[in-house]
Amino acid sequence: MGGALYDEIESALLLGEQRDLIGAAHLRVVALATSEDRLDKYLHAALDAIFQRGAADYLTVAIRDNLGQWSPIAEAGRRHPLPTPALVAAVDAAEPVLAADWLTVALHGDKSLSLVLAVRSTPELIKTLQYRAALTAHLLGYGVGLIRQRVARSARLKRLEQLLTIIESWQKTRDMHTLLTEMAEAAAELFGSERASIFLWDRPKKTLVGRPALGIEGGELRVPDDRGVVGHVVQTGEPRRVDELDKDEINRDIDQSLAFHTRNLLCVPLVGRRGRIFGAFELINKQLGNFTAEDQLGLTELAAHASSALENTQETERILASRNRLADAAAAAAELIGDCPAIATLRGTIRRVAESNLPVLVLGENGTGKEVVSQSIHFRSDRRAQPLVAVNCAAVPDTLLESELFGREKGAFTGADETRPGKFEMADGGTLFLDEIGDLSLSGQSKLLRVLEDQLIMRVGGTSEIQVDVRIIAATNRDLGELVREKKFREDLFFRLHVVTIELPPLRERGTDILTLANHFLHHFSLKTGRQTPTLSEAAQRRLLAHAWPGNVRELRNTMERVIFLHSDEVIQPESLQFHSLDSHDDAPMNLPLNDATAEFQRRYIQRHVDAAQGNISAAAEKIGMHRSNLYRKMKQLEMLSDSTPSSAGE
Ligand SMILES: Nc1ncnc2c1ncn2[C@@H]1O[C@H](COP(=O)(O)OP(=O)(O)OP(=O)(O)O)[C@@H](O)[C@H]1O
Repeated sequence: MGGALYDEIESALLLGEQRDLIGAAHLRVVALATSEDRLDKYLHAALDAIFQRGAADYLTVAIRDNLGQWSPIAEAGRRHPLPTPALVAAVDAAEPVLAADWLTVALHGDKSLSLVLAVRSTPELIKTLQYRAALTAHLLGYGVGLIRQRVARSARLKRLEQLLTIIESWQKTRDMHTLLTEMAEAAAELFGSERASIFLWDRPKKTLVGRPALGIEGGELRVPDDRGVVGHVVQTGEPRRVDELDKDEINRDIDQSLAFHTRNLLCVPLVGRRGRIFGAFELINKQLGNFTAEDQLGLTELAAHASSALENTQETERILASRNRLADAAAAAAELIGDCPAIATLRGTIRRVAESNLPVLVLGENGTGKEVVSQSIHFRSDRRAQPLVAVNCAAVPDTLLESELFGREKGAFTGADETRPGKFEMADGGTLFLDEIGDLSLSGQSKLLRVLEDQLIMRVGGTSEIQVDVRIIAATNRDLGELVREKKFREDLFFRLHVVTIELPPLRERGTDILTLANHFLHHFSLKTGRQTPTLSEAAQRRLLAHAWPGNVRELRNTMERVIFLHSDEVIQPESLQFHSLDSHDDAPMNLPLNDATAEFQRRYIQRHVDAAQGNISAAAEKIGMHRSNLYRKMKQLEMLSDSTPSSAGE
């Protein structure tokens, strides 16, 4: 636009229509406006150019401030006091105003500023300058408009850039409090206001909750939803701009509670995805002047992005809350049952280890609860709302293990017809439980070492590394030290994993925990089947304590499950306990003192003979080398016969 007028004037000059010095000065006035961004500098240079070629002895462009005071923004020639009445008169006049030796004429380039050109000369000359003064004011006004537009455009661009950066960071913020604070700070800076607040509408309580609220305990301000500007905005959905002139609308209760004085404010609604108003965004006290229509547009735009970020965060918080509830339930389910000293110490270790991010190695025989320990650690850690992924390294064929763990790219090997993420990527942010770690191949081990060191993985067939954030809990029932000696397990990985080691004792070494666990499982399966939990007779308890539990807690769990599903007695007798582990009969009952162990041995010995004779006591007695009645007495003494068993049982 500036260019077009410039061309117009230039061609007019070339055509000779205005080939005078004033014309050249005017050309310069417009030319300057295309390169200068500061209004005062521009006006100064422009007035200088005109002054040198004109008949005036003083030229100035005066500006009126918010309080109605006039002051020169630029001037040329010998300074004179400003003719204030003539300046005021010029503001609304269409023509130059002539007052003694002054000519005043408004610059109409930008309506938001009151600018007036004042020209002073001798009373005789001044009359002849009217046309030139009007043209000069017109061109200066045009130049001012041009500069203001350009500056506003670049400010808008800058604002847009800032806006994009801010919005991008909002999308990553998961926590509501942080998000609200970030939004308020960003808005206050962007619009040059002293404060900014976001009000969320608690409809059922007819309350607006403002955050952040500086100077208020907990940083939260609660106001009724039908009062003040904010109340009006949420009720009507219309933005409001309030300046010094209409202060009555300002809710002074808020000012009082914040020990703050609101001069002016701008407030726009926060509108949700389905058009529902859920709050308001408010700016308070513009540092320079009042909030403009452009500020209102800008804040409306910002509020739209804020709304979507707030809604996302609210949604995320809801999901997180429900995930946390699930994690609580999972943590309760992963409770390590038992009171023996080893298990009690272990529970403390788990709590401490859960707080750290260290890799953990869990050692123990099969079925001792290694997986329970890994769950217990995960669901007590900060990662509890993120996934816990378990892999049994021994159950995956060696050739597939790496692609299972680290993922694979399409075409990495025959049959890899699609790109697939591995367990590490699935567990990102959470925990990966690597069961039977001793079965990991050597190349898998070196990759695992990389993850532990740099948290970097590479998919099979991939070319770039992927950053992951995964906590490793590894478990094995094998002797890793032995595997290291045999060069089947990397020593460096062993030491990396060995930092925190949790060793689970076998069940046979946990004393009466066997009974605690047995009762726990009885209760658990009774609940499942909807029956009363049975109790264990003393003889059954002894039997459980005497058993060697080669299958550990898993075996105990299975045994109790069978009891509940196969027997409906309220009191469980030893006969109902069938141990399915292969070598249980031959193991010494190590949990018992010698006398009890001897009795237990006798019980097992007799029971096996009775079983072999299919319950025929006479036949069994014969095999054992005892009289039938002596065997009965012995069995009674050993509490092998429940009260309901007839003395002639099996005959
Ligand atoms: N202390 C415990 N409290 C409650 N339940 C337990 C406990 N220890 C083990 N269990 C239960 O016993 C079963 C076996 O436990 P888990 O799978 O954790 O053992 P593991 O050592 O990982 O076995 P494996 O080495 O065979 O993988 C599970 O059903 C588990 O719930």
